[in-house]
Amino acid sequence: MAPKLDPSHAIPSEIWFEEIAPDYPVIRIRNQHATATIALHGAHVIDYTPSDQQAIIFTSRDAIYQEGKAIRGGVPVCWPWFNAHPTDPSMPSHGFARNRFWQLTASQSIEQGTQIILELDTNAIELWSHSTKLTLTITVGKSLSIKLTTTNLSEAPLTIGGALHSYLTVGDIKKIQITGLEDTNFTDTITGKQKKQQGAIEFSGETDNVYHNTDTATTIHDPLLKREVTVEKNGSQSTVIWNPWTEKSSTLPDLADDEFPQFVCIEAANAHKDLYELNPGESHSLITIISSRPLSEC
Ligand SMILES: O=P(O)(O)OC[C@H]1O[C@@H](O)[C@H](O)[C@@H](O)[C@@H]1O
Repeated sequence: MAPKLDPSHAIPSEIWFEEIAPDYPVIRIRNQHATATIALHGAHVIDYTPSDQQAIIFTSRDAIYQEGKAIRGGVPVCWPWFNAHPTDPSMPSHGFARNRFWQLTASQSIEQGTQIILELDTNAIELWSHSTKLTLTITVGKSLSIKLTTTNLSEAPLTIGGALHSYLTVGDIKKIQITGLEDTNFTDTITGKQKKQQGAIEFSGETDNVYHNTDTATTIHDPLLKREVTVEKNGSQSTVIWNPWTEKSSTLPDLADDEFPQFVCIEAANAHKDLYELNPGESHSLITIISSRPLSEC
């Protein structure tokens, strides 16, 4: 059941609330820099569109807006693990934070744009025995900034992974290049092989790569949309690049078959062995900052 939104968190003509499906509220944001939509379910950014530009974030037209179901597209908050659970296959893919309603706890206008803070009550989650505080701070401005902070409130150390799994709109996956990961070692999840990236990333089939020890920004060069989209990050040791292509798309009921050319996922992640250990009382923040500029300015 969706938690009640506190009307005092609305700001006239800047932050307001709507339902995009029954009992499925979203937060709408509009300011001089951009518009955005954030679902309370999963604290999931489902749209971010800077003024005078096409949408940066891709969300499938077949996405399912239903409690307990992850939204296909947007920026899923994958926590506290990335992809399959390391030991228990019965656990949900990418953790449970994207499958629950979060609470909106604060909102404000700041110099950079509009900021909101959402919180997930992890104590109420039966799959999770640790005591943690989990907050997501979203800033909508010239760039989209998302910060996921975990605090270990228990007496024992806690190991966490996860990802801010952004789906980014592109003109045509076959025409883009991604730079920033040249000469980086990666795990090819499809074959299980360890590889090294030669040159820029280009796409000609299903791609599911986990790049390790990455602390650099990654940039999409998009000749059709005539722009570069840059994903900066912090507190993230892995970068995941994913596109399902044709066959895998046909197994995803919440992604239309013709949609795979329209997006690429660049994920600020902590995957495989790239995890964080938090001692009691310690916090960790995973941050992604997404921005774009027209090719004419590059
Ligand atoms: O279908 P899901 O659970 O949202 O996952 C989508 C993809 O997410 C990516 O992060 C993984 O690298 C892929 O292996 C996975 O298929």
